[in-house]
Amino acid sequence: MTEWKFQRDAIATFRFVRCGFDAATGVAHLVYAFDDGPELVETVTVPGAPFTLDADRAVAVERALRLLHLVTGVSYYKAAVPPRIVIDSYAIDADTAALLETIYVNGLGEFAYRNGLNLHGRIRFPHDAPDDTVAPALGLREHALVAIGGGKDSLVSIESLRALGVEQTVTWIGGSQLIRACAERTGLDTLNVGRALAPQLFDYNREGAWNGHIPVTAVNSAILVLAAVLGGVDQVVFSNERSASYGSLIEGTGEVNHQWSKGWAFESAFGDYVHKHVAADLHYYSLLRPLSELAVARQFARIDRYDAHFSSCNRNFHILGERPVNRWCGVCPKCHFVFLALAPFMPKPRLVGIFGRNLLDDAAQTAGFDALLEFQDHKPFECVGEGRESRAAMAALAARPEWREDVLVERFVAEIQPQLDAAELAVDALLVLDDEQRIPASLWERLRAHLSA
Ligand SMILES: CC(=O)N[C@H]1[C@@H](OP(=O)(O)OP(=O)(O)OC[C@H]2O[C@@H](n3ccc(=O)[nH]c3=O)[C@H](O)[C@@H]2O)O[C@H](CO)[C@@H](O)[C@@H]1O[C@H](C)C(=O)N[C@@H](C)C(=O)N[C@@H](CCC(=O)O)C(=O)O
Ligand SMILES: Nc1ncnc2c1ncn2[C@@H]1O[C@H](COP(=O)(O)OP(=O)(O)OP(=O)(O)O)[C@@H](O)[C@H]1O
Repeated sequence: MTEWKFQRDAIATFRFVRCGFDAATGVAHLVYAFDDGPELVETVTVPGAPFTLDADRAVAVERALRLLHLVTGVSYYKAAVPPRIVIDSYAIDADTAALLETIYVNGLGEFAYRNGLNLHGRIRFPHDAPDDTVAPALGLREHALVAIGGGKDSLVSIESLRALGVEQTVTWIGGSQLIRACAERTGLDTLNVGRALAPQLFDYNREGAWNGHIPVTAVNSAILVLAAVLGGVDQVVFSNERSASYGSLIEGTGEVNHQWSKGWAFESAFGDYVHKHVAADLHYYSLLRPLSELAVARQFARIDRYDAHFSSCNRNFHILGERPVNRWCGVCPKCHFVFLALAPFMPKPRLVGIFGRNLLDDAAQTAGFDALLEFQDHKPFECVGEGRESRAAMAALAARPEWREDVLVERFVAEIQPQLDAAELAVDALLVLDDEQRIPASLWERLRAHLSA
């Protein structure tokens, strides 16, 4: 028999082969394949085994597992983007297919744009199961699994929940030592979920697979939903801010959102699905949805406990490869944005101490900051705030004696600010809390008061 070779453009079918969860070990196996090629097996390991599950909980675990299998397939599907999708071992209903089509088409939006692909109308999940019955409540205990990513956002959520007296477990996926250090620094209970991608994906990348960004927050969300059902807790909390719902505006293409699965469209569709199909008393929400990036930065500046531990620079989080020496590379869009967003709210020596240098006094960073300001460029494909937030932060610094002589602030004042409408540069207007959110009602009024203090 001839050996199967990965030939991207010859592949006809992406297969969801099967998934399984071993309650004795806590390991989930998520199995995929292209055509009749080798099985691609991703594993997710939830600590706390052995798990004892009553009948209702076992059904919910199976539903959460299938959801995870279907969402996580996006990493492998993208390698060849074949015309046909097949689910070998179970059937899904129309609701599930619609959720997945939304996640794949939008979550792969940046991937498609960068590779010159059109995924609209191409991604069809076969659905022949009757409409699923409504999932029952499981009697989950009041407790939050809070996702921690090592950056400022999740730390703001964790400290807000602590201030409100909500019981929480700080939870992360993967082996990042930086995230572990932040999680331990909280002093709260922690949970580290293991995740290993199928190793063939890296071979396929070398052999010409399509490659690019995937909706990683959707994958992390599905992992935490499974962990919550296993742990018997009623909340999965992310820290995705309002600004994440807005993408980059590309001339001739329209909006492309790098962080689509951090946005409101994903959160509302996924959260509703979990309620209806996994457990009626499991709440998936983002605690920071009502806040802009600037409002999150203002909250973070009030806490100094994590200054020597956190980092928002994504270069820390590669599976393979080098990490920045002092946690902040200083040259990527996230470093630029976080520096700029924190600057109006933090004493300058503290901020420069965190980054190890003053990014706004470095002419070599001009193009990077211009992109954030949407000046002669579009917003970068990264997790950064809206252009209007960057412009407002820069205008605030232009009015501060300690910042206004820095080379990039001076340039803003001389070259960019005169072209802008002064009425649109007010920071305060961007700090107002929004009502579009799905935070449990029992928490929202107290949270609003806490964030407005
Ligand atoms: C750390 C990082 O930014 N990685 C992105 C980078 O990947 P790279 O090849 O440089 O390194 P690895 O992350 O080690 O990935 C190796 C390959 O594996 C693929 N892959 C990885 C994780 C996964 O869940 N599925 C996968 O298929 C990956 O595509 C590589 O081929 O560039 C890639 C291509 O653009 C990005 O896909 C990598 O992004 C990671 C998936 C990642 O975790 N990124 C987060 C830091 C991130 O971007 N978060 C977003 C959240 C928004 C969202 O949900 O979309 C953000 O902060 O804006
Ligand atoms: N490895 C991970 N495990 C669990 N959750 C994660 C992981 N990485 C990111 N997240 C979560 O995904 C969401 C988006 O991540 P993001 O990087 O924007 O947040 P952050 O790290 O908290 O803050 P920052 O924006 O400063 O980087 C957050 O809720 C974060 O907690």
